[in-house]
Amino acid sequence: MIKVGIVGGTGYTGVELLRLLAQHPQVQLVAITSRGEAGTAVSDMFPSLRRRLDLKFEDPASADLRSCDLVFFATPNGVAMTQAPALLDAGVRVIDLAADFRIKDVAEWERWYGMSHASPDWVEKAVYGLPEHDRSGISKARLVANPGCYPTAVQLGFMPLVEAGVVDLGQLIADTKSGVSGAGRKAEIPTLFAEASDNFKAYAVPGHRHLPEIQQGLSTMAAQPVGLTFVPHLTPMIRGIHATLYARIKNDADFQRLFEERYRGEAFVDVLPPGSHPDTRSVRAANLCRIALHRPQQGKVLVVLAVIDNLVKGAAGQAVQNMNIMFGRPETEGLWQLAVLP
Ligand SMILES: NC(=O)C1=CN([C@@H]2O[C@H](COP(=O)(O)OP(=O)(O)OC[C@H]3O[C@@H](n4cnc5c(N)ncnc54)[C@H](OP(=O)(O)O)[C@@H]3O)[C@@H](O)[C@H]2O)C=CC1
Ligand SMILES: CC(=O)N[C@@H](CCC(=O)OP(=O)(O)O)C(=O)O
Repeated sequence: MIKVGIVGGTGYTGVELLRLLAQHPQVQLVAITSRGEAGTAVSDMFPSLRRRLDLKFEDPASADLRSCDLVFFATPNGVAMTQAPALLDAGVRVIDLAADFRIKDVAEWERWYGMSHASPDWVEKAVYGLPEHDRSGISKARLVANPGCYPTAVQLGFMPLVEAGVVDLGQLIADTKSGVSGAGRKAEIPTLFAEASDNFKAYAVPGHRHLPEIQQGLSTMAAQPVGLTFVPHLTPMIRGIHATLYARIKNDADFQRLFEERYRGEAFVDVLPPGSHPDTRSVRAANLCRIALHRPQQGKVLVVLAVIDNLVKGAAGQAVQNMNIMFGRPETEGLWQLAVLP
């Protein structure tokens, strides 16, 4: 059994980890932390876990995280970089769902995240956890930087094209929409029901902190710098990301076949038949990215549609997928849930 701890068990990604790990046949959950809810039974806060999880939240300062094989950090940016190194030094493996270890250029990370980095050495050693790109690196990693939600959808949607070099790498466009759970569980005015429901808006158009993360990933795949315009939107649904991606064709090819071959054998990427329009509902609660390709009017622009559940393939599900790879388990173990309909 893999002994697992979670720091930050009361947030949306934390409870999503609990939902998935409580169903995982090879996981023993040993510690779940919350500073605000220490002493509360997990199932009192989340009744969906009653009779499946018999633990109380503990304060992170006193929880026995060092006896774990693996600790997930489902905490705000800036927490894991101060708390994970002591665990790593004690031989515990770590998966951080936040952005602390995602960007290799520490000065750039500090610019986008507005804080100085507490642990640059571990940034260098961390492996970026997009399994479909670097399964082998993840299998050997002690510290995995779990990708952001938008970066997961955008990178999976563009990856076959940038790897093959068949599109103009200077002018990629990602037009993305997220449900409000992407903003986390904390109270904030833009995600109040009266603000976010029956409403739709773009945000962070001049620059969103996922831009450098996506550019780093796509540039690595392309082995050259990639130019990207990234525009996120907040849409009135709870879960889900819909990415509409545009790429100008440089070399003609059978693009449908390119995607099907690149993702053949991938359990968690589903390339749909030509002309499909994937909806976020088809991946809700599932660890899955569904992708469809279009070439409107047989013109020079390819349109890729990619959908994920931001809390699953965009966060907790991908983190469990990374855990399976790190511990030599079958990648789909505990992760084969179907989407929830309606
Ligand atoms: N929501 C999403 O769709 C996605 C989120 N992420 C990332 O995952 C991380 C968690 O997100 P989310 O679940 O939405 O966040 P929430 O804000 O909903 O939850 C944060 C959790 O962290 C705990 N926490 C906060 N500060 C500290 C601290 N200093 N030390 C220890 N624990 C702390 C909180 O509990 P308490 O304060 O009681 O200790 C809470 O359990 C974030 O970094 C987010 O950016 C990544 C991909 C997608
Ligand atoms: C809708 C919404 O607000 N989404 C969040 C991004 C999701 C997130 O939590 O960011 P990480 O994946 O980097 O952790 C935002 O735009 O800030």
